[in-house]
Amino acid sequence: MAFVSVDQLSKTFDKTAVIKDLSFQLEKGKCVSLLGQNGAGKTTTLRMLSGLMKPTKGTISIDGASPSSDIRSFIGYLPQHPVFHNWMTGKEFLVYVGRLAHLSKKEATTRAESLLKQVGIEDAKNRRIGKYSGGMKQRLGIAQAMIHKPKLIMLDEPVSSLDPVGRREVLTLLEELKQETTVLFSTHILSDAEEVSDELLLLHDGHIVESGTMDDLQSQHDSTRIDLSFSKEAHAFEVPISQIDSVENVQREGNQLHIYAKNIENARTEILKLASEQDWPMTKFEVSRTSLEDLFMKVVNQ
Ligand SMILES: Nc1ncnc2c1ncn2[C@@H]1O[C@H](COP(=O)(O)OP(=O)(O)OP(=O)(O)O)[C@@H](O)[C@H]1O
Repeated sequence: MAFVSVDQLSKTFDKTAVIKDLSFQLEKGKCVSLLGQNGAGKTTTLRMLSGLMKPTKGTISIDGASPSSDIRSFIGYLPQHPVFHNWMTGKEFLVYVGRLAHLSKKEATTRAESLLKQVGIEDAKNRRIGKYSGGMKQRLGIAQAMIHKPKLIMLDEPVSSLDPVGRREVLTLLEELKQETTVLFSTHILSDAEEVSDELLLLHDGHIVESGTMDDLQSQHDSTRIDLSFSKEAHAFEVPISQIDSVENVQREGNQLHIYAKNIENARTEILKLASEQDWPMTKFEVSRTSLEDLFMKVVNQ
């Protein structure tokens, strides 16, 4: 059985279905991103997985247990907007959280010290949290979620609110965390997902529309296209190009043509031949690959 298994999960608020028959599985030790635009249902999904919200329908199993039983002892959760006691120091806060997680005072102190070091805020451990920057608070939040050495850590948009420096620091920290535990984090930024995660779940309109490793998704959706620009309107060149055998589809955009072909090499040769024979006023000839970004945009714009 998969480490995390979600089956036909649904959540309805005031008769509006926000999560619709969501199913996916996670393997132990992976770092997986839940990617979706604002309002896709990422927070709702993570809250149900962490046991903070009851599903309307469907089942969740994490290491064989359901969120209604006591999974708190082996999951860690960082909400999108964590709330801290600003008057406490970072170290006091972590010891306090450790005690809430049933660690002895000695264990909580040792663990707090080691996490402060690991997340890179050791120098600020005796400073009040109110004086921490956004990036430091986020790192403290991650330390808090890791206090009891969870088997699964879930992080809701851990880098969204950070500036580029803070974002880089937290992404690097996520890279390190995935050596110790299974990580599921949500984001609406594809490049963050691409950079850190082994696998991606693309959530749109309450269900998973694409999933897999970056390589799988890249190769499934990878296609090549030829972009041509002309010094005048491109419609005169559209017809001869569309008649080339290997060309599947031609899209015109003003002075440009985007050409999708079954065999890009043949299409390239034939187009260049026509261009030279008919002396086309071509200003650009470019072979480009479609990326995961294109896939993401295609899915979210549907
Ligand atoms: N408690 C609630 N009551 C009613 N509607 C809710 C509630 N919680 C979430 N929603 C709605 O569910 C939808 C999904 O919200 P959710 O916060 O899960 O999305 P998200 O993907 O995390 O978005 P964001 O990136 O903006 O945080 C939204 O339309 C939101 O308004």
